[in-house]
Amino acid sequence: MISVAAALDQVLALASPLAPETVPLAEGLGRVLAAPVHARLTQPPFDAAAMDGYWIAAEDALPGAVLAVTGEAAAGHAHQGALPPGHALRIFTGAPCPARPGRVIPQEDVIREGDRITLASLPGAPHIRPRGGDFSEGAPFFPRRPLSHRDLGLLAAMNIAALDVHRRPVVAIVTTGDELVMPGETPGPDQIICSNSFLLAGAVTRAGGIARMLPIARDTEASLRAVLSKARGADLVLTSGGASVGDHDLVGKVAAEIGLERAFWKVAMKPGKPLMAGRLGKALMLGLPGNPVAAAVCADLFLAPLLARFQGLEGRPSTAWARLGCDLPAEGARAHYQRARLTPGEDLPILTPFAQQDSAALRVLAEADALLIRPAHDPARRAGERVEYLPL
Ligand SMILES: Nc1nc2c(c(=O)[nH]1)N[C@H]1C(S)=C(S)[C@@H](COP(=O)(O)OP(=O)(O)OC[C@H]3O[C@@H](n4cnc5c(N)ncnc54)[C@H](O)[C@@H]3O)O[C@H]1N2
Ligand code: MOO
Repeated sequence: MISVAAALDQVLALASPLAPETVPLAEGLGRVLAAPVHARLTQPPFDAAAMDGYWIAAEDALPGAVLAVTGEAAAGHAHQGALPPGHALRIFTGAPCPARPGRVIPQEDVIREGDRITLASLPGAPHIRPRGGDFSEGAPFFPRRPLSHRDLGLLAAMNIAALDVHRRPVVAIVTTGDELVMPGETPGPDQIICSNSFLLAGAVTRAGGIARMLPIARDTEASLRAVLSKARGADLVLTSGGASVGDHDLVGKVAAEIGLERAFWKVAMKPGKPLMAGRLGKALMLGLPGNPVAAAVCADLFLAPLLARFQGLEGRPSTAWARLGCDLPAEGARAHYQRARLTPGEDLPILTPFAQQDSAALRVLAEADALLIRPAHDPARRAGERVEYLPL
């Protein structure tokens, strides 16, 4: 058995960022830029009015000044022509201001009578957004994270209509077991519903991958081989179940026969011990345990970082700190990832693990906000101690 840290290093070392592809800006959400982009223009491209009101020249900005209103500038319609001293330009938010020192007086701050305005008081802020105040042409943008809707807004403003992003990894999901039927089917008396395919497909999509859910493989070498052959073309073959030491746990054997170069099998963690990883032809393979919580924990600890790496990101999960909500006994030789709930605390949030930590219990998993990380051989802990966790 290797440590979780060593296993993650080995998983990440297997993968390289996938080649870039070009997508329209509208399809950029959640994608990762493959190279820096540069603003194609300056924003704002001119000094722009930030209020509806009157633009006045700097020398006319005196309390009580009376100015003649001449002309108009609106968003998309610059004022053409001269504006003599002692004149104010009617202006609306977003309009270009005249190219000389001045300010915009909000219309609420003047008294207007006919074509004249009287400045009520000495103006405060100039209410002008200066040219380039947001960004200048050529400004680089290269966030090392999946693009958010806010990023898409910025990229649009930069006049970037298409993006070079890393290709999304295609993940073939293979679940195994004679006991499994799909949701909606009627299980036999000795059968259960396949939950892992759905849990894992969700984890793949959330991490920016494309999930390809293959049919359930039965517990025979022929069935497993047949389903694995359908995974061709995937960047990652993600199996669940059949990873342990039972007579019907065939994944390691069949994968080896079809060419798996295994990097490791078995990690000192709970749940998730029988995890395996390696190279399978042009693809990678991650063999998760069948217990649903073990599969879920391995997805958070290894699958998500691997998919991030495929998309050019560093990928290591970021942990946080909390105060323990209860006393806990010492741990054994495996790091223990306990399903837990966060509540507000004083300096740090309070993290309380659920009493039930069965690696098949999906209800507690669904209710958890966090995985409390108990390192291997962690001594007994008291309520109030600082503990590390992985937010879910
Ligand atoms: N003698 C030993 N037995 C076991 C060991 C061990 O070290 N020695 N390890 C245990 C641990 S830890 C785990 S985790 C499991 C993992 O076993 P497998 O990966 O071989 O998984 P299966 O045996 O196929 O299934 C385990 C469990 O999970 C259920 N399952 C499987 N697939 C799904 C699915 N798609 N959806 C829902 N539930 C699923 C399956 O019915 C079993 O109940 O091995 C322990 N045994
Ligand atoms: O690692 Mo097996 O991880 O339940 O429960």
